[in-house]
Order: sequence, then structure tokens, then C-alpha cells
Amino acid sequence: MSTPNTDTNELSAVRDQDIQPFWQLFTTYGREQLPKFILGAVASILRMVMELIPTIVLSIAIDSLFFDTKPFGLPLVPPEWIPSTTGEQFFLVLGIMVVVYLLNSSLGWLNSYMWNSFAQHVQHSLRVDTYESVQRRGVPFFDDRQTGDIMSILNNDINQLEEFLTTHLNNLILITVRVGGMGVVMLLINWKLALIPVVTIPILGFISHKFVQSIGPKYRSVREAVGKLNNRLENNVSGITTVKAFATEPFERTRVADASAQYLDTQWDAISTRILYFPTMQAMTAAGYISVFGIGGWWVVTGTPPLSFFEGTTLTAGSLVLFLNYSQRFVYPMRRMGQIINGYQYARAAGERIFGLLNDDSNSETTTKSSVTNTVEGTISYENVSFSYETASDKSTEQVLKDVSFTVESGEYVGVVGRTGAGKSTLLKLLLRFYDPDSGAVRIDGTDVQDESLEMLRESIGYVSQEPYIFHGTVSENIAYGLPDADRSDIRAAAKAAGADSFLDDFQDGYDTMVGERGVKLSGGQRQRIALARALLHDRNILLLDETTSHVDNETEATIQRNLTSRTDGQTTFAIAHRLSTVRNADRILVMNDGKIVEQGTHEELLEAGELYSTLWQIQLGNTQPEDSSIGKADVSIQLP
Ligand SMILES: Nc1ncnc2c1ncn2[C@@H]1O[C@H](COP(=O)(O)OP(=O)(O)OP(=O)(O)O)[C@@H](O)[C@H]1O
Repeated sequence: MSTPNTDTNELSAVRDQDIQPFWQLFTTYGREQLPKFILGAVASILRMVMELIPTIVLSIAIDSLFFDTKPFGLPLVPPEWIPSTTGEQFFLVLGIMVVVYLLNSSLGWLNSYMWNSFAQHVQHSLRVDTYESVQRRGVPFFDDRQTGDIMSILNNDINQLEEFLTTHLNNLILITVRVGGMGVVMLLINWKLALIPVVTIPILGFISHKFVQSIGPKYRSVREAVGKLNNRLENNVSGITTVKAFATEPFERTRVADASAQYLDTQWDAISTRILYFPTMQAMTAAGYISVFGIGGWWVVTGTPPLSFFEGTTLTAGSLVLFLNYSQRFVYPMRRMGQIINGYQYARAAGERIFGLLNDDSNSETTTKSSVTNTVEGTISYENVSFSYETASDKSTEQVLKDVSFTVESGEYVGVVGRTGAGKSTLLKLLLRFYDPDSGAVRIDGTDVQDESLEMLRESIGYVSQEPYIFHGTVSENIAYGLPDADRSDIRAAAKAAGADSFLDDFQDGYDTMVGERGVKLSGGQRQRIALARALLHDRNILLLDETTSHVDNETEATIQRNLTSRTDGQTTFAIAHRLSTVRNADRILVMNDGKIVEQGTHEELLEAGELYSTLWQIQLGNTQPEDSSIGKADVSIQLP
């Protein structure tokens, strides 16, 4: 039985697991890049220290050089190093400023270089690993999920983590050092006056925290509304011909307007909270700044502190300038704090989704034992195979294949026919191990396919699915998919055998024609023939053709059949077909009905038996009408042989 996901929203449900995304990110992906991270962090810290120095030096210059109220001295510098004349002292201050600003710029460059390199390399490794992990999943994994959900992990979530590493984590270090450094310097100069700006830090932090708490759910609503609006627009644009054909433009306009209005409402709700945040932060910082200016200014002007609390400490004009400069510079970093917390929340959620996927191996394709066969002869047997799909939304386990048994000799050409939904495609998918049977075994050359290496198994099989996928690129790239070194003449020969040469020769760019996304520039029949050519070029020992020529005209199909007969000589071939003429000349035809093989034999034998195959044949000839209402329209409408 397939191993489906029973949770429709499993990719978001992984958040509930005990995942420490940042720990895992640093221990698994950051380890190799650790020197860059450390160097970047050190540069970041030193840079912030450098930023503190000019204001300190300015405050000393004001007191000692401009107003001469204090003897000249520099913290941490021995007095014997200090020059004696005012002019020399001034040039020392000037020199310090120049060196500090030069160092600051160099450290800024080093910090950005190391940090970006660290984040980009981590992002790259993480994306490739996550893609590989997705690619390893079995087909049931993809059956139960929307492509958009998987894409959003591979793209948005990984970008979100990268942005956190590049911007927010770096900013966090910068802000901590800057605000902490300024706080410490002020406390050292006048701890009592420093209490005013320092006390604003936790208040600003609290406001930021409250902001994030209230804006978080609003952003989530915005993202949901964006998702709905995108889905609606994508659906409508993709289905524009249906919209036009059914003249439903007014109806669709209303639906788009509704989705857009929902987006407007949620976005406005978020904006009205956001625009309150920054002025509040500014007002708080301004209150601190004005208090420092009021108290400090009065103190410097009168020479005495305005309140008895401040007695026992001194304040000079230079120190006041430093206090005012530092308190004003609190606003910007504290504003950023809100963005950092926001970014952290986003990145954490993204990390949980990414690592939830990476840590969960339950849907991965596995080979139970190592490869036991090296080359495949092509004898295939199904032994009492039963199978049912189980989907997330519908837990019913109605059997699609019921106790199916048959054997096909190497080199046999086998047609598979039957009503729509009889289980024909599923039968072939079990051979490819897209799904595993609930009971029974599928064997190739006597070996259970579950005991083969998956790679070996699939490399022995050429498969053309009912809706073949054409990649964006040229015709020849599509035919030679997976064989980049294929010879042009081999590509042409495969195309010829698949009946594609006739239309390719008419194309202006021939085999170099760009086919558009999913091959939109080709007709259905042309797409099928390119997919068939692709399978033929791979020249595998087993060939599975699922309705491969259903979209081509009878004449072309007859040509393809003739080519296939000679080209697939020696290959074990299964060909599913509704148009019975397609498999008329098969060595054997398996007739399926309701998950069982109800008849098998050659065309003539089956006609003679007068059972289901014979009925279907007569219907296709137009000699009879379907009596059994369960013979679907699709069976009746197919073309005459
Ligand atoms: N991935 C899937 N998940 C759940 N059910 C599925 C899945 N694929 C097919 N089915 C169901 O299994 C049954 C058999 O499908 P299958 O594609 O094998 O039939 P078929 O004989 O090839 O039909 P057709 O001739 O229309 O292609 C159908 O009822 C179908 O709805």
C-alpha cells in the first residue's frame, strides 16, 4: 500500500515537532562556515566599538581644548604619551578621528563580506539538501501535497532564513554592542544621569515586543490573503479560455474583487498598527532625550544639579554633548529591534518547516535490500498483487488492483486494455515502484522489485506516462533528456521511430525549436511523440507506454506502431490503450475490469471468446451500442480502428 500522509497540512504541522531550527542550522550547515561567522561577528563588535570613540573624543575636546575646563587626557592612554601643547593635542584628536573612521569603514566591509559569504553558503547547502530530500520522496508524498507548498519551502522559507542570517542576526549583534556600549560609557561618566536613557531601553524593548505580538497575527492574515488572491489570479489566468468560453467574466471579476478586498482589509489592519509603532518609539526616545537635555543643560548652565538625586556626581559640557548624542542614537537601533524580532519569528517558522521536512524521512523511497541483479532480461510476473491508494482526504482503501497475477516473457509486446479507472496505469506504476503493493509481489526476472536497487530498476525501464512532461527547452533537449551526450543522429532516429520527424522537419528551427513551458507550443499529439522518442532513445529493456498515441491520428499511429514493432524487438513492452487497434497486433492483450485481469490472449482469441474485449471492439467498430451503462463515454467516443 502507498504510504500516504494522513495530515492534509503536514508541511505546516511540522511546526509542532520539537525542532530547534537555529541550533540545527548552525551545527549542521554553519560548522564549515564557522570561521567566516566568527570573523564577521568580531568585525561587527569592533566596528560598533569604533562608533563609540568619536563622540568620546569630541566630549574630551570640548572640555579640554575648546573650553579648557579640564586637563587633557584620553581614557586608556598613558599620560606620558599625551603631547603637551594644545595644537598637538588637537591634531592628536583629529588623527584619532581619521583612524577610527578609516578602521570603521574597513571593519564594515569585513563584517559584510564575511557575514554575507557565511549566509549565502549556508543557504546554498541548505537549499540543495532540502531539494534532494524532496526529490527522494516517493510518489505518494507528491500526490498529497500542493506544488505551491513544496515550492514555498524550497524558495520562500530558505530565503527567509538567509535574510535572517544576513540582515537580522548581524543587526542584533550591532545593536547589542552599540546600545550596550553607549549605556556603559554613559554609566561610567555619570551613572545617575545615565539612568534616564538607560531606563528607556527596556521600555523601548517592551514596546517592540508588544508591537511584534500584535502585528504577528496580522501579518499571518495578510499572507493568507495574499495566498488566496494569488491562487485566484493564477487559476483565472491559466483558465482564461474556459472563462471566455463560458462568458463568466463578470463572475470571475467579482471573485477577484472579493479576494482583493480581503487582502486590502488585512493589509490595512497591519498598516494601521505599524504606523503607530514608530511614532511611539520616537516619542519615548524623545522623552529620554529631552529629560537629559533639560536636566543636563540646567546642570551645566548653573553649575549645580537641578535635583538632589544627582548630587555627588559631576557633569561637564563635553559629557552633556556625549549624553545627548548617545541618547538620540538609541532610537534607530531600538526601531530595528522590532524588525529583528519580526524577522526572527518568520525565520523560526521557516526553519521549522525546512528542518521538519529534512528530519522526516518517512516518505522517502527505500530499497529494502541492496541490488541483487545487474542486468535485466525482462521477464515480468505479478503474483497475487493487490493494491489500494489511500489519500489524505479520503481514508477509504478501496482496492484498485485485486489479486492480479500474470507472467510476461522477455521480449513480449503486451497490450493492456479496459474501461476507464480499471487500474491499468496503476498496474504499470507498481512495476516502477511508484507505489508498493499491499500484498503479493511484482517480479522482474524472478526478483521482487522491492529487492532491487531503485536506480537499477528504473534504469531498466523506459516509461511514457499518460500526460508526459515536456521540459522548457528545445525539442532535442527534451528527447535527449538525461542523455546530454546523445548523438544527433540517434536523436533523429528515435524521433523518426516515434513519428515525430514529420512535424519536426516542418518547424523553422527543427530540433532546436523551443517548446515553451510544459511544451505549450506543441499539440497534444506532438508532445506525446516527443515523449515516446525520449523513451526510445533511452533504449531500456522494458518499455511502458501509457496511452502514448491517444492524441495522434490513425494514420500516424499506424506508422508509429510499425516502427515500434521493429524497434522494440527484444524489449518487453506494455502498451495501455483505449483505441483497441493500437494493441491489435500485440503478442498478448490483458483485459482489465474493476482491478482484475478478466481476460488475456491475442486479439483473435479474445474476439472469439466473445467477452468484454469483444464487446469493446464491437462498440469501437460501431456495430453495437453499450448495453452496460458502466461502459463510460470515454470508451464509446474513441475513434474507430
Ligand atoms: N494517486 C492516486 N490517488 C488516489 N487514487 C488514485 C490515484 N491514481 C488513480 N487513482 C484511482 O485509482 C483508480 C484506477 O486508476 P488508473 O489510473 O489506474 O485507471 P486506468 O485504468 O489507467 O484509467 P484510465 O483508462 O482512465 O487512464 C481510479 O479509480 C482512480 O481514481
